[in-house]
Amino acid sequence: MIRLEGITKSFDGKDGPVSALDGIDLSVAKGEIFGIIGSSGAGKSTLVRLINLLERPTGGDVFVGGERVTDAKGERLRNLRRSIGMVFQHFNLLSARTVAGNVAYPLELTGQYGKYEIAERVSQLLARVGLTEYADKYPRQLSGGQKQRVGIARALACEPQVVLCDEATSALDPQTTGSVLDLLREINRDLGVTIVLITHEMDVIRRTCDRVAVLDRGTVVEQGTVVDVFLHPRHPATLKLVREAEPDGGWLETAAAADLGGRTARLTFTGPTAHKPILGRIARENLVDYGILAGRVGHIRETPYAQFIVSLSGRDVAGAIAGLRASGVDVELQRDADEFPPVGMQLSERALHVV
Ligand SMILES: Nc1ncnc2c1ncn2[C@@H]1O[C@H](COP(=O)(O)OP(=O)(O)OP(=O)(O)O)[C@@H](O)[C@H]1O
Repeated sequence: MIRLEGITKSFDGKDGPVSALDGIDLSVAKGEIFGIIGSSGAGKSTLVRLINLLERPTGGDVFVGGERVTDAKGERLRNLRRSIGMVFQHFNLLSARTVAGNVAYPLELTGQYGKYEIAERVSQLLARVGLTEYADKYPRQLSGGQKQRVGIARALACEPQVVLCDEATSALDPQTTGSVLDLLREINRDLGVTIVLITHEMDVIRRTCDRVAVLDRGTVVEQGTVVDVFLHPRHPATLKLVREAEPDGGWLETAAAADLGGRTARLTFTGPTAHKPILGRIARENLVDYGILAGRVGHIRETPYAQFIVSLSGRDVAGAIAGLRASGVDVELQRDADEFPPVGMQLSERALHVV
């Protein structure tokens, strides 16, 4: 649906050009929810604005729906922008227009619809975002979550194939964030709209997206399914974002890591294996014990997961590892006991030392 090839973008700064993006290659498939995550200044907004050509790349090409649009102008550019809705962090609603007037605005701009057609479409859109009763209110009379629902209805007005969300939930409290993310998922499921969502919060990605790209200083440092990137973060920028998403409900760590003397392994249970009583059976069959050094359990969208870093010791450690793998557990082994990082190092950094 969207393909970025070799994208570079630099801006004129007062001390010469400032590079915002450097060699980006990305593809977003039709109908998926694709997340782009990175810390402040990583280049997320610039990247998302290149997709609807609010910014033009310095180098490389942008493809939408299989068509190269890098140099699109005039009517072609207007059509492209109509096929791509956008949702903004600070809603960008017109304060002098009612809720209905805001949603009608992009339809009016096309000059292609009559008054009654617009009224009909607006009422369908407001029903979809749950704001039918608010049609005649003004933005100042709405909560943040309601304003963002208006923003989403407006983004859908021209029946786009793609919706770009630029930090759409960053100005909202956690509960409202949840309901706006649910709405985006519903729209994706019901209308088949492709969604590209940029955020600095891993939790937004975990709850919403199918795939994710991690942006760091203008380059994509990691990309893949959310399950893989979230459970097996490899780049330091990703590790940092994952840890930020789990302030206390995530990794539970113990200090005795180096003293247990066993084989250190990271065990990941996802999907159907997440709740199965596998560990005890394997321990009994192979006469092994587990010292749990760290752990986290939760969901990535609907997929349950559990992940532990354990020290394995006892009679048949190799047999236990084979048994875990045969039961569908992903087992990553620390390469060499001497490589185990000092106690006190973050366990997610330790995770880099496993193979
Ligand atoms: N119009 C511009 N002129 C000059 N530099 C710019 C411009 N827009 C972005 N930049 C620079 O490009 C880099 C990437 O900025 P961008 O806004 O894309 O990052 P971001 O990841 O969206 O950050 P944030 O989350 O803080 O919005 C930054 O160094 C920024 O200062």
